[in-house]
Amino acid sequence: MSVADSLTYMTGFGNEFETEALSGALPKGQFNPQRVNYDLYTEQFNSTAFTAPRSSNRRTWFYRIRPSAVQGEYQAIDNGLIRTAPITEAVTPPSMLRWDPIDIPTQKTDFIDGLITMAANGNANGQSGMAIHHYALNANMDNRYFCNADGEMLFVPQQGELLLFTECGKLTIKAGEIAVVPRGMKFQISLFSDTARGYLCENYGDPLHLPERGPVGANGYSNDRDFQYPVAAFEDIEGDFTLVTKFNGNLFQCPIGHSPLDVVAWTGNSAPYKYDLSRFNVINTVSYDHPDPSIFTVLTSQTATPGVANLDFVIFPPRWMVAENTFRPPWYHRNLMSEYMGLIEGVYDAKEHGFVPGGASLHNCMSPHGPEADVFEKASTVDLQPQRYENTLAFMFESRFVISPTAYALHGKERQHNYIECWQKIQKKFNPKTP
Ligand SMILES: O=C(O)Cc1cc(O)ccc1O
Ligand SMILES: [Fe+2]
Repeated sequence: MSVADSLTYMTGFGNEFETEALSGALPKGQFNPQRVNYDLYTEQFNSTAFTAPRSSNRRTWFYRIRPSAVQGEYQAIDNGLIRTAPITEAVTPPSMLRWDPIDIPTQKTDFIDGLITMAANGNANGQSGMAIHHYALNANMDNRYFCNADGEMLFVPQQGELLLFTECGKLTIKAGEIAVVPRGMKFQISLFSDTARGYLCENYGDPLHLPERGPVGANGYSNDRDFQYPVAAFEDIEGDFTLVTKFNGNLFQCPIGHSPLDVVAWTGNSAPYKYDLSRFNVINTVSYDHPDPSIFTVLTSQTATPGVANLDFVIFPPRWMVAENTFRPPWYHRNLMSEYMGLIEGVYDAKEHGFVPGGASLHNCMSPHGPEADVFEKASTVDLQPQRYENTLAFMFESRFVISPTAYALHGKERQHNYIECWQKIQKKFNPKTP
């Protein structure tokens, strides 16, 4: 049995949890008593304004060995390839863009060193939009911890297995699972495999929540009970540690003489969580036509405009395809929303070549896209039978704000400069004489 299997979780999206690593550490019936058992310090942590409506309010009470204020002076450090919106270093083209996966590093690289920002939108300072990073690492975060004041972090692993030790406790993630760490929560990442690679969406806006179900009813899509939260776990260690903090678009670090993962008990609903994407209850047509991909939304961060997302996290999982008299892959389209896609495993139905696991594509606001030429030929002539799509798991970060690639994304070696050739073979077939 691996360490990953031995971890226990609490379940239920956004529940008000109570968890203690030492019996009696959690105050009963109040949040901040004069003295806390075990002489712990009380600290409130929130991801929404105090005054946010109850339905969206997120906050947690920590009972910890030392309050977070016990840390050294910050100094700016190099941002490496990490960027923050607004991206001003490059002009955003309307072009359709695609990338190969980033390399697994050969030099010692931990999670922070292994982050490359590919694109961002909105404005972190104004709490709107997001950034999309790719990560690849081969080393644990030894003696250092990370904290991101700019946004909530959605991890989409593509290979390898990670242990996220957070202030709220431990969770593991591997390909096919996702995890979300609240804005500003401190954590450390270690590897359960030799290397790991994946995607990371940094959400500057409203915290992610489960989308509405509308007429589908009380069940289906992502079900609340499948979201897993860590139980309290702490380390009581002293030493020469570093806390790296991303704040307002820049990286800083400060010395800290103890582990900041010293929360012995906590209660609240602002906490990291994980979700196994195979639990997604896929709902799709059983008659005809290809519905909009919003049916595959796992999590959403809304803007103040009803129904218009700051960020939708959408997946294209294994599923049955039964639509009759239908062109089954995505139709050709031009959308208001901007779409950044990645592939966790297998092949995506609209693009059988060039869109590979670990790679990515970007189709911005109104940029035309859809199936490559060969896929069109096949899908428009195939004898339609019920068919199970196996060995496939693509996803999309979709946003109302135009997604600006970074200079690295535009000029780095991963960019596929020939991407638009996948549509060039599409022939004119129009014949005014035969309907
Ligand atoms: O562009 C894409 O491949 C994503 C997508 C999938 C789909 O089924 C319908 C619309 C859409 O943007
Ligand atoms: Fe699309």
